[in-house]
Amino acid sequence: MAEPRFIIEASEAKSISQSTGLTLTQLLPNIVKSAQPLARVPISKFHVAAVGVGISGRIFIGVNVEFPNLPFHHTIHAEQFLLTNLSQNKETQLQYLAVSAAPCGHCRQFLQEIRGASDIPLLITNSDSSDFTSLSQFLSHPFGPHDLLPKHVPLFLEPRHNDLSLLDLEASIDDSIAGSNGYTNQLKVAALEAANESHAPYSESPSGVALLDSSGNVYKGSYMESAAYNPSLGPVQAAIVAFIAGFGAGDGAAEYGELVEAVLVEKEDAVVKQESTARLFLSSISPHCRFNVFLCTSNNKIKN
Ligand SMILES: O=c1ccn([C@H]2C[C@H](O)[C@@H](CO)O2)c(=O)[nH]1
Ligand SMILES: [Zn+2]
Repeated sequence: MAEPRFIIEASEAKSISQSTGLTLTQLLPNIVKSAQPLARVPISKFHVAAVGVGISGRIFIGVNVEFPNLPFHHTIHAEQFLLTNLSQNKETQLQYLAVSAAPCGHCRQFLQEIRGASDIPLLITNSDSSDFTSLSQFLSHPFGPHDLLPKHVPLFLEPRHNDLSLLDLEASIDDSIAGSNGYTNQLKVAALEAANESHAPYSESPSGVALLDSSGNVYKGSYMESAAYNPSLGPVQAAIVAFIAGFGAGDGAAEYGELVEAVLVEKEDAVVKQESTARLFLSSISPHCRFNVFLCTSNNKIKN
């Protein structure tokens, strides 16, 4: 596997900062610039990079990903990629955000899922100013989670477990079966984990996807909702973020055709269902990828 290029460890960030004499925040414009070529933009050719410094001191990278032959709403914005990357690596808060161009309205809204979003310092690297402003200056009267949810409900990046279990329990614990069935069981367990980490407080329809590549690597993605509904990110897109981030860039860059099997786990009685759109999306980007759906149920029927 190629060297991962979508996370810079805290120790590495520190040593770059020491060797260049620049503070972490002063480094961000350079990191944004070096990340822009990682964008997958066959339609727009417009490379967006979003770089975030987490509370752990790690630096995370997101880029935009476009999918020819599919409607635009399948697109992954750089900021969505970044937030997914933070969440997949258990980063619990975003300290600073730098983006190559001003975030679009959809991303300003999506970012509201983080607690305290309005105060996140934001730097636009293609602007004349090298000063951070706060996200609230880009979205001054935000609609967000506080309009719909009680305060105690975990927001995005905050630890959550949706307390889901698969309906066919036997298959889920038997991973001793050889061959592709063994992989399916492994994927099923991974997709259930992803569904348990899904941020879907608005529909209470969490879901997760696990993808398998031809080398046997598994990539997980959790569905992530927005209070404004439409900017939500589907579980297959989230798993594609893990796939792209896991592979890095250059010669070893992830090719969707290498995906051989996918498992979606979603609730039996979900009001928001992913199956048909996930099937359509996968059949477009990787026509030979097998797709399986398994249903789960919430152990806590009152609230998950
Ligand atoms: O905030 C933004 C605005 C646009 N884009 C992407 C979406 C699409 O791929 C391209 C052109 O809009 O730029 C982002 O990633 N973030
Ligand atoms: Zn956007």
